[in-house]
Amino acid sequence: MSELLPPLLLVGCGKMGGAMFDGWLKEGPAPSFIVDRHRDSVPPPHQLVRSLDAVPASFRPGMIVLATKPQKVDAVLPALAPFAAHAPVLSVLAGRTVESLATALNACLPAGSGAPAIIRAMPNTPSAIGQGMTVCYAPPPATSADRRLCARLLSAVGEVAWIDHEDQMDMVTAISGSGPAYVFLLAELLEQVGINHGLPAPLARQIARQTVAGSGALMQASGLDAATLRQNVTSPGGTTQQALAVLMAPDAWPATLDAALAAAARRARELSGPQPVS
Ligand SMILES: NC(=O)c1ccc[n+]([C@@H]2O[C@H](COP(=O)([O-])OP(=O)(O)OC[C@H]3O[C@@H](n4cnc5c(N)ncnc54)[C@H](OP(=O)(O)O)[C@@H]3O)[C@@H](O)[C@H]2O)c1
Ligand code: PRO
Repeated sequence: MSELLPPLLLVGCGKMGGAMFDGWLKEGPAPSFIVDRHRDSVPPPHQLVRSLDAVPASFRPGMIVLATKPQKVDAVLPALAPFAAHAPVLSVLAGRTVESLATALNACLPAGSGAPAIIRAMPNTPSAIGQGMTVCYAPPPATSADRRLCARLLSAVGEVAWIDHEDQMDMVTAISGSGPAYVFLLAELLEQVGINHGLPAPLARQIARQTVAGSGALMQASGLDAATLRQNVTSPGGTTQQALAVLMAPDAWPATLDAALAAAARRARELSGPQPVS
């Protein structure tokens, strides 16, 4: 039997926190507190509260998971600090650096407290079905035990990779954090182009969705390179070759994706420190 996931204090259970929590539920974490203003319910033995103030001071989480929007996190740090004195913090906030978060959290801890252990992670929403991709960065004072715990938690919802250089996190965020949105956009566009060219809407939707879903499943099941799988579709002199000549022109998808990912990474850098409350 697999080891039980530790009790969690999950702060922010929206799209990303909720996706991870839904994934963790399949493994049954120890009784946990979920802090969120909007989530309707959590299954017992977990408890949903609307504010950190409602979490009993005696609660000892094995891991604190911070999943508010970057613009909302500074407001929760004072109430979070007493728990962070006893447990590592796993932050999934885009952009916010470990040092900036540690400085803000430290300022809320009683004088003489040790530096909080903060692990920065960038997950993605397929975590909800155990198909996530999370990249982690865990500088000291996070310990190897903290890293093991983090790996255990995140591998319960998908694949996990580690980086040693925090500055790589912004491009990671642009690729795997935001990436599901690009793939869903592809499905949206395939459907819309089909409709624009006269296909019945239900058929356009079905073929677009299943093409994206089936291609992802094939890539995972086959283990082949994406380029090989692409070539397997591209008959010499056939239809795909014509489409790819348009898409792969240097000023088409290569340049567009480069610009899009650079814009996302730039925004991550802008979010690296405390944010004005919006
Ligand atoms: N969405 C993704 O695909 C994704 C992927 C990777 C990383 N992330 C990161 O994950 C974090 C969350 O993103 P998200 O898309 O999940 O945002 P979200 O849907 O807005 O979820 C955050 C939740 O936390 C709640 N919250 C914030 N402060 C609270 C407080 N003091 N007390 C109670 N509840 C509070 C929010 O309520 P209010 O709206 O009322 O504040 C909201 O329900 C962000 O930092 C983002 O960078 C997101
Ligand atoms: N969603 C968050 C954002 O859009 C972070 C990566 C995916 O900022």
